[in-house]
Amino acid sequence: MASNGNGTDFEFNTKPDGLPKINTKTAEMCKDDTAPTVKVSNIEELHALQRKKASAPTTPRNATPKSSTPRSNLSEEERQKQQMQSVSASLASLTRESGPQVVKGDPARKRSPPKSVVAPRLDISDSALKFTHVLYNLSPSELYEQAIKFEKGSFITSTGALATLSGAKTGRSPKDKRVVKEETSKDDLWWGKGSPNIEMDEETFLVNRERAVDYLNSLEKVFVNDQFLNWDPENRIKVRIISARAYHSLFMHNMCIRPTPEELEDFGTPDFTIYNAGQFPCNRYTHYMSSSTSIDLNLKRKEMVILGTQYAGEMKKGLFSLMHYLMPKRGILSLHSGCNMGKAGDVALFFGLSGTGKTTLSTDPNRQLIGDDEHCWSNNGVSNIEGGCYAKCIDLAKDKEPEIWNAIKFGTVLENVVFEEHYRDVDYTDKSVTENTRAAYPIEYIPNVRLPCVGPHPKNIILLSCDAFGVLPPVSKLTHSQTMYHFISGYTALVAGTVEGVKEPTATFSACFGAAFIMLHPTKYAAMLAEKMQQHGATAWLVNTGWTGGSYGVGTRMKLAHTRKIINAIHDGSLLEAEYVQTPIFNLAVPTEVNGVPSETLQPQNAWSDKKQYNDTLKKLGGLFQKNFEVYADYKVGGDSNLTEKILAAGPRLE
Ligand SMILES: Nc1ncnc2c1ncn2[C@@H]1O[C@H](COP(=O)(O)OP(=O)(O)O)[C@@H](O)[C@H]1O
Ligand SMILES: C=C(OP(=O)(O)O)C(=O)O
Ligand SMILES: [Ca+2]
Ligand SMILES: [Mn+2]
Repeated sequence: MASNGNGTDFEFNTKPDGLPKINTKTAEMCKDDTAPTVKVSNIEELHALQRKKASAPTTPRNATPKSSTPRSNLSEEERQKQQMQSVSASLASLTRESGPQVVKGDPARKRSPPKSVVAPRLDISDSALKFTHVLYNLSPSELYEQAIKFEKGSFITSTGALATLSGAKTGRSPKDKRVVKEETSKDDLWWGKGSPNIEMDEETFLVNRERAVDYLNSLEKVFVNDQFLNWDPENRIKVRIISARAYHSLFMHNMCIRPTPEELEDFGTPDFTIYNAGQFPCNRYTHYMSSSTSIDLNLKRKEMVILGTQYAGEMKKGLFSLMHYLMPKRGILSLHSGCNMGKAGDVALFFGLSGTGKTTLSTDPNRQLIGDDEHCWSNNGVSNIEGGCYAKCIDLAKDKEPEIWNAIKFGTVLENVVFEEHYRDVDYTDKSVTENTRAAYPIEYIPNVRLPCVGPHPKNIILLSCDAFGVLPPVSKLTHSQTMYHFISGYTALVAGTVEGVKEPTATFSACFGAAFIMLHPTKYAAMLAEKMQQHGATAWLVNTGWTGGSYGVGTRMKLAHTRKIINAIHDGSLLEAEYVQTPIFNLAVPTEVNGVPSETLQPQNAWSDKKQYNDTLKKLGGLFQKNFEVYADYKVGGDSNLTEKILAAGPRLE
């Protein structure tokens, strides 16, 4: 006899000619009611219960400044409809003059045909008969699932980051960037020699736009991110990014400012839209195209089209170009710099080209991080343009860069890294895919972040240069005109690295430490910087994060620990009090002592064993600076012609 503990017994009815038959005394079956049961009638309902009503992914609530516009009192249904109409309008073909039929949500979750949310179409084409599903502002978890299910090369690493591949392109393609020459902006923009703005006409832009839109509309689903740029509430820009890959959507989720659910409700029409059709090439028979990659910026239409490259940095830096146009028009200086703030409220900017240390050095356990790469300097102070950081990961070590190391966790996009197959431990030394391995994480993954990411006027301006010639001093204090000279020059020298046997460093001069992103003539930004520095009494420094004791191949890279000591001495004001000596050729003021840094390394010639070699290399670099600056000799910086003269005189002298 058995009891089910509920008093409902059953017994065996034994028949002489067969197996015993089980008889239950009541109609009730055995049931396990020790745990409560789910209130669903089928498995679909059970799965539906698992997911609570969606809310938008947000930056921590207290981080975003309150929006001044009142919330609309639309019904949820009406609001969703408007949202999808807006996306449909963004994706509209300009030749068929209508947007695609769009529907919100993952196609995998829909069983019956969705109802169209846009008005019936006038034209009949195959694309008009299908729906494009819009995955709107998905959360990192949802994007992980999309990536892992549908994108080859997506993996979860042992620390929870999403490892992904950017495809054939693992870096930016500056030669494939085009800017539309149109009447609203053409007179403001910098064209011609040295300029990053390679022109394109309006018609050709539309050809590429149509190509991108048709590609995106041909897909079953697209990702749409509606987000913000710039933490300064008065100069915030609304951006929409339409992309085909979950990787791209998560990257921008991390890199742009994440709206709160309330801000998203009131988002309305974006100020700028990116069409990222990176998996699809441009047509090389199209006028102005010189490869199958094209990144096209149209300031009049407020649009950017990406074809033929999946490198995500292209979107982030594309928006930075936009800000380099929009902000100066409002009297705000856009800066390719990192930025942090000390306990005393002292703000430092870190200018530098790629790989010189903006991200590494602005991430400092003793200071609040404002941002690692893109900022604005207005009359109110500084503000970060972005909501995330994009750190280089090659040779990343936990002991040297613990904050960045720890930021590589769930939610972080890890591009082009190599990991062990089973445990998924990342090998940061592995360059098999590229040397430009990257991690993109929301800025609040850095523990001592300053939210909102704004600060007062900068006290120190640090110009970073990775001098692979090894002749620039580890640190020097700049005069006002030297600052302008070095800012306009934008020097760095990296090693070729990837090419076997290449030992010779190549000098790169990139105006304003970001020539690839500026839209106006470099002297416009330089004049603004000069004015702001003078007005707020900032001090500028040139810091060499590159080689010491010889050029690449002979010398060694400056120890990160030493560079950090130098930076600390700048921040705490002690370096301002130091004794200085002047260097030959460049006439730089070099401190004789810095706490924690071996004094013999401060004077670069002392660190070189071959003095003649040092002098020759120094002269060689001086000559390269002079040659680069020739093009600026005819330009005026600001209204003060004295300043232009002084800047020209502040460069190296070869006597
Ligand atoms: N002395 C140094 N100062 C700064 N960075 C250094 C130094 N030595 C090595 N590095 C490495 O150089 C790289 C600097 O890159 P990063 O900070 O990402 O540059 P950026 O943000 O300017 O593109 C990092 O990988 C960092 O670990
Ligand atoms: C994303 C980039 O920025 P940085 O290397 O300065 O971090 C880039 O230049 O492609
Ligand atoms: Ca950069
Ligand atoms: Mn960086």
